[in-house]
Amino acid sequence: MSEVSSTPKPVQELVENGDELPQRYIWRDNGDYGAIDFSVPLATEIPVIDFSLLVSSKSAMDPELLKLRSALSSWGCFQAVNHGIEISLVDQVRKLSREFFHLPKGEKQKYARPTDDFEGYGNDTVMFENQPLDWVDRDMLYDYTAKVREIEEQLLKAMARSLSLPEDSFVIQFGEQPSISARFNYYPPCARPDAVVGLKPHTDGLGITILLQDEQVEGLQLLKDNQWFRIPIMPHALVVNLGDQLEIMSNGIFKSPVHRALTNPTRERNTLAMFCTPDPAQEIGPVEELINDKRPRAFKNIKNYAASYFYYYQQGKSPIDAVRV
Ligand SMILES: O=C(O)CCC(=O)C(=O)O
Ligand SMILES: [Fe+2]
Repeated sequence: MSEVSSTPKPVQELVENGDELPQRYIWRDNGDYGAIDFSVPLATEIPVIDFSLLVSSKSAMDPELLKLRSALSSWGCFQAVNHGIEISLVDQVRKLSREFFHLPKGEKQKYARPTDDFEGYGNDTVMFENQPLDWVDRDMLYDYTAKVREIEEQLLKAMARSLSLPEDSFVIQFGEQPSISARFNYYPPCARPDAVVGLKPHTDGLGITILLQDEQVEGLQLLKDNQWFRIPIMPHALVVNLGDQLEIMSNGIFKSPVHRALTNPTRERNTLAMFCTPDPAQEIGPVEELINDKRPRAFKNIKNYAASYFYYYQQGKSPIDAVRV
């Protein structure tokens, strides 16, 4: 694929104009992850973790830490309840997101995402001429982050405790300037949900993603042991999933799961993903204590993983394979 610098119309605009579905949105399965399928099993076994218990659990043998370790080593994902973000704030954030996407086009364009930037209103980030596109529009805001930052830090510490590591083993790898970005995903109703994916199968390239799902419309699916599962809606829970950089830091003990979002024929879907990302200037790599004869080093050390991540991701390749030893 050759590199480009054009930005396609927001998906929302295609829908509003009644445009015919451009070919680039038609999902072509290359055999890696299977076809679009709405009838995969519901992940009823996905762990639900009480975040307040996690914070007070100190020993790796405490039940909530055992649960966390098991969740992250198998699913790479869990649902967090009692996470400390008030329901009223959650509801407010959802309302704001919905309202933004229903502003007149001209208003939204004031926040348009420049071609070579990740911030602003627009669709999938395009780097390659023939890159398949996702049925999703994005907007970034900087709100609601203080709470998420607290959750992130507590979680990183709990993850270290669950592996009997010094508590700041992961925190220090986030460096001096870790970042959190908020991405509002808006999936318009799609007349061809069988042919189009909302978000193609991917792992997240960062540290931790904290996702607020739509409280009514399902769409998120996660791959575990080569089987897709639907992630159930728990209205006020947060879906926490790990990104590649934590799989690297944990020397492969924790998983960065492949996931995708499907569209809905009649209903829009709004989600808010908060991406917690290590400082790009900070070198990351497997924690020393996790490298041993039984578990040799699985990944090289790397700086600014996110940059190479997008390069591979937009070509549908697996970015983490590029840093395996
Ligand atoms: O919208 C969703 O359910 C998933 C979002 C996601 O995976 C992402 O933004 O990386
Ligand atoms: Fe994701």
